[in-house]
Amino acid sequence: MTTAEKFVPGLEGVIAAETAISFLDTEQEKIIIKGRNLIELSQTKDYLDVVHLLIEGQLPSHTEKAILEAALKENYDVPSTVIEVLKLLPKQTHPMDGQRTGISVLAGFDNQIDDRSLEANKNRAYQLMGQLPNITVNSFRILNGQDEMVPNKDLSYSANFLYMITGKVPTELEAAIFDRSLLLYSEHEMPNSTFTARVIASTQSDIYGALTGAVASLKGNLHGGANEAVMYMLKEASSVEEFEKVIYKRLEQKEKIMGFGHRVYMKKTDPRALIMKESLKQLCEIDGDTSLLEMCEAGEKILEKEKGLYPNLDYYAAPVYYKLGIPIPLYTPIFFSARTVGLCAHVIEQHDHNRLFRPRVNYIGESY
Ligand SMILES: CC(=O)SCCNC(=O)CCNC(=O)[C@H](O)C(C)(C)COP(=O)(O)OP(=O)(O)OC[C@H]1O[C@@H](n2cnc3c(N)ncnc32)[C@H](O)[C@@H]1OP(=O)(O)O
Ligand SMILES: O=C([O-])CC(=O)C(=O)O
Repeated sequence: MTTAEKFVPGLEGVIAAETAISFLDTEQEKIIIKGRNLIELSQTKDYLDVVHLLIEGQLPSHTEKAILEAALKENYDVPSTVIEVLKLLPKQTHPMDGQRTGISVLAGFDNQIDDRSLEANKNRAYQLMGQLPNITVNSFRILNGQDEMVPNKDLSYSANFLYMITGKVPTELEAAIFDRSLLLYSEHEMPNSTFTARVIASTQSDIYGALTGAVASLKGNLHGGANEAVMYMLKEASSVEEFEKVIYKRLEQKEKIMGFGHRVYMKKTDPRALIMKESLKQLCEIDGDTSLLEMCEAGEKILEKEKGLYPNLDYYAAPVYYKLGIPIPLYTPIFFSARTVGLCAHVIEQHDHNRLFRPRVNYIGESY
């Protein structure tokens, strides 16, 4: 086989790593995380259970979960330099770029940065998970000229994150719905951002660098940025009829409809989207306003009919976040914050079983 025959644009279907972390079993419609189905976990477990599963390899006992939560809370604070640096950024900076900058600054505070042992990496993973909600929310607030928000350690991890975002203590249902979104976003095999993180880690670079690169990857509209793009699209309409027009116009202009399609699920619904849709229904029942749900369902029908495409998680995460009162520029940073655990698991695995990523090219330049 020649090099030219082997080239697959976008590396579609190419096996890039061996991993014991996760696998999208599309035949059985399962998202496998350390041998368990994420969709089933979303019905009975919460985000911290999955965090423990991803980093420690098993679901936590009651005591282990309490220890984990305490460890994350101990790490809620960030060095004041992070806040000072965020204050220096131009106000037009996207919160994703603020988040990327904040993570990057953290590297300088790690006294053992060259220690890539399992123990050191796990500690960093818990440190980063503790700090990410703070960096995420305060990037946004500082860039909007608002005061810094202080974490509330009396609340659960997810409830505190939502509290920091909205400034009000969430109800039990709001906190549970937000927690479920974090769980669904926590890990997803080998998306572009995870590949990016593993490529960086494979040079024996550190976890901060790997995550910084992953934020940049996740920001793009074809990946995590889609959840914000979905909400801006929904906001262009105020009725089902108007939303249908918005979608048809985009299709006529050969534009992609954000929140639809997926490299791995291709012509099937992302199973996570179905769970988020249930959450949207719950929120609609509470406020009695089903307009966003109806618009989303109308969009689903058009995309199925016209393109044979189905929604991904971002399509339903967007209206759920909107109903939870979350500012739109925070949607993608929240996705990244939730994904930090999955990324850390991959960086740890890469460091533990490393071989440098260094592929070849199919040269199509001038003859020589
Ligand atoms: C949680 C997540 O990160 S999930 C991904 C979130 N991203 C989005 O929702 C962005 C919108 N979706 C897309 O751009 C794509 O479906 C991706 C990037 C997710 C997957 O892309 P790929 O596997 O590379 O498929 P590709 O972009 O080549 O699309 C294949 C065909 O389907 C069409 N298509 C794919 N997605 C869409 C879409 N959302 N809207 C309209 N057409 C689409 C393409 O135009 C292309 O058509 P063609 O063969 O006639 O040219
Ligand atoms: O798997 C992908 O390519 C993108 C995605 O859905 C995710 O990262 O959650």
